[in-house]
Amino acid sequence: MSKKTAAVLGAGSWGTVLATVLADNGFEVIIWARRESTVREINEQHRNSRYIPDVRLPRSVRATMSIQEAIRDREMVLFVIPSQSMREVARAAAPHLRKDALIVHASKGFELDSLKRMSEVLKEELPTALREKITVLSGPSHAEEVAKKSPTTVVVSSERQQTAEMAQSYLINPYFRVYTNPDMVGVEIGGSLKNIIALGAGLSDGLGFGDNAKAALVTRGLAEIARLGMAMGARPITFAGLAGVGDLVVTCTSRHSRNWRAGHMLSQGMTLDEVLERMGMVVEGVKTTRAAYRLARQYQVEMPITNELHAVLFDRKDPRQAVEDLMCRGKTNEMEEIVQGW
Ligand SMILES: NC(=O)C1=CN([C@@H]2O[C@H](COP(=O)(O)OP(=O)(O)OC[C@H]3O[C@@H](n4cnc5c(N)ncnc54)[C@H](OP(=O)(O)O)[C@@H]3O)[C@@H](O)[C@H]2O)C=CC1
Ligand SMILES: O=C(CO)COP(=O)(O)O
Repeated sequence: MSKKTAAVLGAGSWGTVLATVLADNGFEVIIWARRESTVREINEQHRNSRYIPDVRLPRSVRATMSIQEAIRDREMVLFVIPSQSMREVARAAAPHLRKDALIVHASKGFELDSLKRMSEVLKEELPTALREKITVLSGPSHAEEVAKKSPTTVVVSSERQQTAEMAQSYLINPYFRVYTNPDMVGVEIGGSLKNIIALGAGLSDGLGFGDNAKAALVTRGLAEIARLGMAMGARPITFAGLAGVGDLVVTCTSRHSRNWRAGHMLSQGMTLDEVLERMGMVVEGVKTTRAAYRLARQYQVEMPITNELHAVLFDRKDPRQAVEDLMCRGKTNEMEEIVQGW
């Protein structure tokens, strides 16, 4: 029987590791990369040392610089591109996709200009016939740990149950457990907004605040994620799941998190530009903070942590002052959503 085929668009840490998951699941996988050096290294040395050092890739993972070659006739196409480049890549991919391809995106963020979710961007750019084949993959999953086959749980969501279940069956294996969830809006919003709170957690740790502060950030962060998410049409229970609290916990506590690390560097006095240059990988939380700040105004919901982080990142507010301002806000009820009628 011939092997199933997949293309992964994006040769960063997550795209490369998802390619290895699919290879372990019996797929023949091709990664589309825009750097010639990356393509050569993957094809000749079976490595991608810039983004995921110390990981040897299976031989069934190849790379190409031609998006057409990567996508042509592939049953499954994964978009694992930083969110600000998703539209450009989707537009380039669109003419080459098989009419029945399964589309999965694993990116966490909003398009800043339009404030759209990634599946909305894909819907606009891909052929109409593929709209119901668009799926999001999210959840607590640092690439470095998946590469070591450390037990990981994620969630896939799509507008059609059958599509989500197909993605689940292609991606699941004994170290990568994939759940389905019908709430695509919630899954995309949870995975995106947690990066804002992870930046805050890195700042908090870097400033020397303790576990109480971290727990406060995670819990009150989740409250504002859910508040905006519900205003945008998400189902609240999704935020108690892998794409909500699950991803929030992992990014706020893991040394692998680029968002946490960026927040930590900021706390040490580096400028945002210096931090982003030093990181050399996407820190989605920065643009997501801008997007969420605008969305909060658009949907008229309160997001105090996001507001303070916005001021720290873009107005150079002193992070200690930001924490003080958060702690000294007017008194509120913890559960504003249920307090009416008390
Ligand atoms: N890393 C992780 O553990 C996880 C990441 N994610 C999400 O996955 C997405 C991708 O992240 P990740 O792989 O970590 O990012 P990285 O920063 O590791 O890599 C980004 C990759 O995208 C490529 N790229 C950027 N812009 C373009 C473009 N316009 N056209 C083609 N290729 C482009 C880069 O190419 P080049 O090298 O040429 O710049 C690079 O290969 C993000 O949204 C992230 O939040 C989700 C879960 C886990
Ligand atoms: O989304 C992630 C893990 O689930 C990756 O987070 P970072 O981008 O902060 O590394």
